[in-house]
Amino acid sequence: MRKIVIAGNWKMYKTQSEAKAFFAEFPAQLNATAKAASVTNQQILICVPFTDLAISQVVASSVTSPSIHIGAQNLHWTDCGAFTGEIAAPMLVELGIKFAIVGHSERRQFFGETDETVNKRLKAAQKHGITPILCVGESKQQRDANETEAWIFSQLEYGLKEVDQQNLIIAYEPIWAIGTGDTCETAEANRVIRLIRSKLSNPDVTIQYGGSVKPENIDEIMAQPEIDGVLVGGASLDATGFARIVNYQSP
Ligand SMILES: O=C(CO)COP(=O)(O)O
Repeated sequence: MRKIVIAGNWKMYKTQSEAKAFFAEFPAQLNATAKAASVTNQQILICVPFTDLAISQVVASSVTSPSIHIGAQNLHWTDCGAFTGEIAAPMLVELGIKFAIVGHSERRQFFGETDETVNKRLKAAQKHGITPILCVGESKQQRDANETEAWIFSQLEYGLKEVDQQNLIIAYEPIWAIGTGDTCETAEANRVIRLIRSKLSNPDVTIQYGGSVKPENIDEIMAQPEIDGVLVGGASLDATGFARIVNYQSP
């Protein structure tokens, strides 16, 4: 059975004190409607900057109803070494972190991430029991040139080489919909996600949509049958708004 995963990606936002302030407010906001507690198949995850991981993990693990998981936004493929500025899986494991985003389009665009390095990072996460969230998605130019499917299939083919599909989440994030307020039509996101699923050997992989998800559009997004959750950037920074996203209303 496919799990629903509602995830936040804080990107490079929130100092430790700002993270603490968020977690002081978020559980009460979540419980204001108490929907999440009654949905047993749903996980809540927030991927925070490295400097917020320890404090967020401590605060989140004290919240049990519903549980809030904390994730990283990247990890290196070796267990340790001379890789200035990187973080290794054992460092995350020691903090109790069980999720990490891998291959976000901002990593691919600004930090030279390739399908090959993405593939290595996915395998390193899994080797240490961390569930990676593999991000795929096309640019505006690729969409306009009708290259969406070929591009995403190639990201999957190379990214997923020898990757265990039993411990994996995929996020479909069209690059042109990220941070633009320009959400992908929900039916179109549903169509692309169905195509992604057709390329997987495990039909139960959770596949999220990401790109300008907001409290105003979450209900429509989650009403789509192929969409198993969301990866939320900007709107996950606000405790009230993100709680509304987590407590989306099913049709
Ligand atoms: O990149 C994203 C999540 O990983 C999406 O960001 P926005 O929700 O800000 O568009």
